[in-house]
Amino acid sequence: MELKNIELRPRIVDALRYANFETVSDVIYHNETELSKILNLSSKDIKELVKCIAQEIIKPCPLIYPLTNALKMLNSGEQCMLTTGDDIIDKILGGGIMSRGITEIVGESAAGKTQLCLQLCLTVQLKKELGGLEGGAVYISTEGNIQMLIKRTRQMTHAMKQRYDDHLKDVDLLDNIKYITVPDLDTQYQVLHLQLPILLSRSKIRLVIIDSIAANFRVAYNSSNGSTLLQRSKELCRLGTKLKEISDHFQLPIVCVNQVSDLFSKNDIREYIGNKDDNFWEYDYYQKQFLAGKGSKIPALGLVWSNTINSRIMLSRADRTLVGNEDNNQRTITLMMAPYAPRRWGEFYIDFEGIHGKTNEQLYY
Ligand SMILES: Nc1ncnc2c1ncn2[C@@H]1O[C@H](COP(=O)(O)OP(=O)(O)OP(=O)(O)O)[C@@H](O)[C@H]1O
Repeated sequence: MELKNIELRPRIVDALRYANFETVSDVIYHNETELSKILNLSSKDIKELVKCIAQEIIKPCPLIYPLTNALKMLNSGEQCMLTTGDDIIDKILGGGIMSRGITEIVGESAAGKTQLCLQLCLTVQLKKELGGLEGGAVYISTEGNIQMLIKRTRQMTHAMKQRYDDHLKDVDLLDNIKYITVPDLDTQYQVLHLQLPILLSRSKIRLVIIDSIAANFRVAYNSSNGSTLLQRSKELCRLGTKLKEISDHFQLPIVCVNQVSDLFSKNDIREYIGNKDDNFWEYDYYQKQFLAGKGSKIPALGLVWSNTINSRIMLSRADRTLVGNEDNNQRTITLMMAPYAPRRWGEFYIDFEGIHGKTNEQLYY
């Protein structure tokens, strides 16, 4: 970056010109004492020069949005977490889900991902003192099963109304959830870039759900239609950046549902995780699960997408093919990674009212 693009006092500009300093790099490779000598300026002027350059360089960039958010939120005393509506699950997740950034909910079919998302669409409408964010939700679905989603949300609404009777008396919980279907990647792009920002700026939406993030990608980018992994990675990065921009601009959490792929060998772990030394905890987790014969699944979309999200919650179901497990409604929820809490897990079940924690949180070793 050229120094002439930074607004500085005339005497500092003159000193820089005199010393033939043209770019930011000319300045930042020297310490303050050296700069004071070379530029023949007072230490106050040097401090001002350094501060102006730092402000230009450290402009919020999409990839560090969560960081800038954390600072902003800390300073403004904003609500940091959105409750799931269940105390035990909240405890496992370190308070609920982050009220900014991208949270991924990943798991096998029928693990309860949609149930958890629908529950969040209801809890987001609660007052802040009850763990909500006092707004509605947008549910972007790739599957076009809107009627089923509405039916299930209506079921859960009864329990919510009973539990928070006084607070939700005048709130039409169903009316505050907007459902959008995105059957293909083009429609998804249109919705995220055009329709959603307009909707968010016109209504009091405090939560965006995308169920699922992988579905359209898996169809549009597969080896049979000639698309490359590189194209897919670029598109995933673009999507992640867009979602972070939306989250930061409208100050809301984005929850993405993701599917899992099967792990057939230890090599698949290496392919997914990359270098073991760089991602030791991830590698260790999947290897232990794989060796124990229980977790032969990894999140879809690979490492590029994993690096885009801010936290990951994994849901899984007890294996029903095992004797004794046939009617088992037993499921586990694991906070796989988050910037605010260690990895931990607990059991949960689903009933008419929604999802409920069964056991207190346990740390994963
Ligand atoms: N009213 C209910 N009472 C009890 N359990 C229910 C109820 N509604 C749904 N479930 C449970 O939730 C499961 C479906 O969960 P959900 O739709 O969230 O799965 P999912 O992880 O989103 O799966 P997929 O990826 O296939 O969409 C059902 O198999 C059922 O066990």
